[in-house]
Amino acid sequence: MEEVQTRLQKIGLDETTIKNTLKGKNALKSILQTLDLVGVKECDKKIGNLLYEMSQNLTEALDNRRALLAQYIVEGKISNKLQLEGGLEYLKTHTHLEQIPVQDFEKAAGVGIVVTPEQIKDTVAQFLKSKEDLKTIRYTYNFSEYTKQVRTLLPFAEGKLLTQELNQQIEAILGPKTEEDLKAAKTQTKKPQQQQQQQQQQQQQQVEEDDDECKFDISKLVARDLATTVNSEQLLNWRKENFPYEILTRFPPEPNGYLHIGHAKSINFNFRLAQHYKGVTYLRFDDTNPEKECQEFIDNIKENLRFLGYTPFKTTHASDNFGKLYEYAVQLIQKGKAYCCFLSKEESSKLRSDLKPSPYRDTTPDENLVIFRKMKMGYYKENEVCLRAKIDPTHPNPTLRDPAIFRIRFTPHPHQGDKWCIYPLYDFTHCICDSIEGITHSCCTLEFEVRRDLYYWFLKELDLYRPFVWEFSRLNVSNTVLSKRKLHHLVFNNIVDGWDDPRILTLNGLRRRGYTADSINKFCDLISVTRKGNENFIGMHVLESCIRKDLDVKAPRTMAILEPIVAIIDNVADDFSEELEVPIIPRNPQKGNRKILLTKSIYLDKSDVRTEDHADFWGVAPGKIIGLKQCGPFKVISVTANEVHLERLGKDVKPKGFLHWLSAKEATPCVVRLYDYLFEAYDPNELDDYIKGINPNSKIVCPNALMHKDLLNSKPEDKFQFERLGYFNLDFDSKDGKFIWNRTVTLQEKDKIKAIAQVEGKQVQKKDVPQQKKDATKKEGKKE
Ligand SMILES: NC(=O)CC[C@H](N)C(=O)O
Repeated sequence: MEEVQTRLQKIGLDETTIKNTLKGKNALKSILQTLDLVGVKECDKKIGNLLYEMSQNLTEALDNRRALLAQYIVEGKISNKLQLEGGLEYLKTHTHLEQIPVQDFEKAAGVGIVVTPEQIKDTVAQFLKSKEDLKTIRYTYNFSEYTKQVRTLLPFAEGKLLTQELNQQIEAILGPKTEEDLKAAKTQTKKPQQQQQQQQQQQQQQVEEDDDECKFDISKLVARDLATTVNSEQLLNWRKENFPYEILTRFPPEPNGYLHIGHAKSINFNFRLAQHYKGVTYLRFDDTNPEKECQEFIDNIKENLRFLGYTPFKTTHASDNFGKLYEYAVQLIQKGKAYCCFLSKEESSKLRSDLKPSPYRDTTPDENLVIFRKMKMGYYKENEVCLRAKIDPTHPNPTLRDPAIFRIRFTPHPHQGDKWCIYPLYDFTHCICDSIEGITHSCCTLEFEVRRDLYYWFLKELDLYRPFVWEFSRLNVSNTVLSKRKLHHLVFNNIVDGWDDPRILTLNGLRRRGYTADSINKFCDLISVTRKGNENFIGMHVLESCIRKDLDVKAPRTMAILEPIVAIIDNVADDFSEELEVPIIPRNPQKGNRKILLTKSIYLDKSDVRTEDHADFWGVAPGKIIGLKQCGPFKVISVTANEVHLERLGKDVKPKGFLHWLSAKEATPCVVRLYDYLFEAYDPNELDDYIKGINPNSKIVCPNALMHKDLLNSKPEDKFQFERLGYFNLDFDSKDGKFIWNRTVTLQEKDKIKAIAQVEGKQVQKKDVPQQKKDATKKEGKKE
C-alpha cells in the first residue's frame, strides 16, 4: 500500500485525493492502469492530476481510448481540464469509430489551439466592459467568479495568463487600492467566523456542483459548444453567414398528442436559454409520421405556446424539408452509406438482435438508387422495402445497427397532402432539420441520449453543420402520470373527461383547472434543468404552491356555498339589510373594495353545521358562538337538519373561527367541481399496474352550490378565491346562464401533502425510487 501511495505522490496528487483514491478500489485501479500504460513514474503535478482526472472519467465504453488520451496528456497536448473534457466528450459521442480521426479529435480537445496574448487582452477588456458595477464595488468584486466567467469565454487559454491579464486590467480601471478599498477588504474578511464558514461551505458546494458536468449552467453549456461540436471552419462560417443569432434553439414536438407539464419544462428551457443570449427559438413540428399526426394537434400546440407566453422566431415543419431529406438520402446511397432492404420487419429485427448483417447490405449504389426512386414513385407496397443507413450491424448501441431511414406509407400527410408515399424516420430527420435551421443547442430529454451518436453520424457523413446536443432529465410529478401512452389510456377509457380534464397535467388540463401561465413558468424555473439521474421527480405540492402564490395576489375574493343550509338571524327585522364594504384583494389595496349584503336570511355551508356539538368543532352547533366572515359574532340559537337560527352579537365577543356565508338576496346557483389528486399513489409509475393507484374520489361535483351574484358577469377562465374554500376557475363549459367552477387548489396544503413533505424533508427529489436500468434497447425514445 505504501508503495502505491508513493507512486501517487510522485505524480503530484494531494494528500486528500490520495487518501480517497486508496479507499476506492476502482479509482485506484484506473489510475494505476493509466500510469502503467504510459510508463510514467514521476511527473509534473499538472500532468499527474490530469491523468488522474481522465482515469476517473473513463467509462467502460471508453476504456480502449485510455492510451490515446494519456498520451496526449503526457505530451502536453491536452493540458487543462477543459481540453480534457472536450476530448472525452468527443470520444463519448464517437464510440462507434474504430479509428479516431486525429484532426476532429484534436479540434474537439482544443489541441494546438494557441490563444494569443492579444486574444486574451481583448476578451478580458470586453468582459470587463460588461461589468458595469465594477467601479462602484471596486476591489470587493468576486475574483473567483470573474475568473470563472472569463474562462468560459476562452476555454483553452492558459489559466495564469488569463488571471494576470484580468488583474492588470482591473487595476488599470480602478487605479491602485485606496485606504477605503483596504478598509472594505478588511471588513469583508472580518465576518463572524460562523458566517464565514457557512459561506465557505456554500461556495465549496457551488464549486462541486459547477464541476459536475450534469449541472445546468447556461454559460458552461454555451462554452462547451466550442469544445464538442466538431465543425469545420467552413461549416461554422456557413452558419454564421446564414444565421445572425449566436444562440438558436428549438422546441420540436411531434403533433400527435397534447402537450403536458413536461413539455412546458422543455419550452421554458429552450426559450429561456435563447433569450439569455439574445437568441431565438423555433417551434418545429416534428411531423414525420402521418398516421399519427393531425391538424388538431398542430393548432393545439400553437395555442398552448401562446398561452404560456412564448413567441417562436419561426414556426417550421420537418416535413417542409422532405425534398431535401430525399436528396440527402440519395447522397448517402451514392456514398455507399445506405441501402434498400427487403427484409420483413420480423426478419430484420431478428437479424438486428442477433447482430447479423442484412443480405441486402451489399447491393450496389446504382441498384439502390433505382430501387429508392421506385419506392418514391409508389412502385412497392408498404413494408415491402425500406431504406437503411449502412453503419454497423454489430454495434453495441442498437440505434446504430443499420437503422431504417425512409419507409413507405400510403397515408396523406397533414401538412404535405399526398405528395409523398415515402417518409423519413425521426433520427434521420431530426438532426438534418436542426442543422438546416442553424440550431446551436439541440436539447432533448435523456431517453434520447442513445440516439446522439446516430445524430452525429448522419451529419458527419453528409458533411452538414453539427449542432451541440444536450440531454436533460425528464420531468415526473408525484400522484400523476405523464407518459403519452398512460394519458392516452386514461382518456380513451373515460377514466378522465378528455385531454383537458383538470386532473391531468396536460397544459389544457392545467389551464382548465385554473393554472396561470405565470404559475407554470414559475414552476419550470423552480425545478431547474439537470442531467442528473434518469428523472426529475417533483412533488405535486410544488406545483400547487406556485399557483397559490400567484393567485394570492391576483384573484379577487368572494364567497360561495357548496351545499347550502338556510340560517335566519332572529334578532333583526324582516327587511333588515346592511351593506358591508370589504377589500377585493386584501394584499393589494389598489384593487379597491367590493360590497356584500347582510340580510335576515342567509346561507351557510352544511359541512359547517352540526346538530350536536363536539369539543374539537368550531362551526355551528346549538348554543355556540360563531363568527361570520367580514361581519362579526353570532350566537347559535337552534339547529335542525334544514335550518339554523342565529342571533347577532356585539363586536366585543371573540368567536373562535369565522365561517363563509351568502345573503339569500345575493346568492345565485352554480355548480362547483372539487378536484383531488388523480392518483392516491405517490408514484403510480412504480406500481405493477398504475391504474390501481387511482383515487376514486378525485372529482366531487356540488350541483347545488351558490355563488355571489357579482360573479354573474364572469367569463370562462376568470379566477376567484372563494373564502375558506380555495381558488376557483370558471370552466369553459359555463354557458347559457350556467356557471361551473373548478377548484384549482385549496387555500392551504393538504394534510396529506404535508405528511409527504415531512417525510422527504425539504427536498422533493425522489431518492428512494430505484433508478430504471439504462437498457438501450428498451429505452429508445422512438422506434422504427
Ligand atoms: N430531440 C427531441 O427533442 C425529440 C423531439 C421529439 N419530436 C419529441 O417530441 O419527443
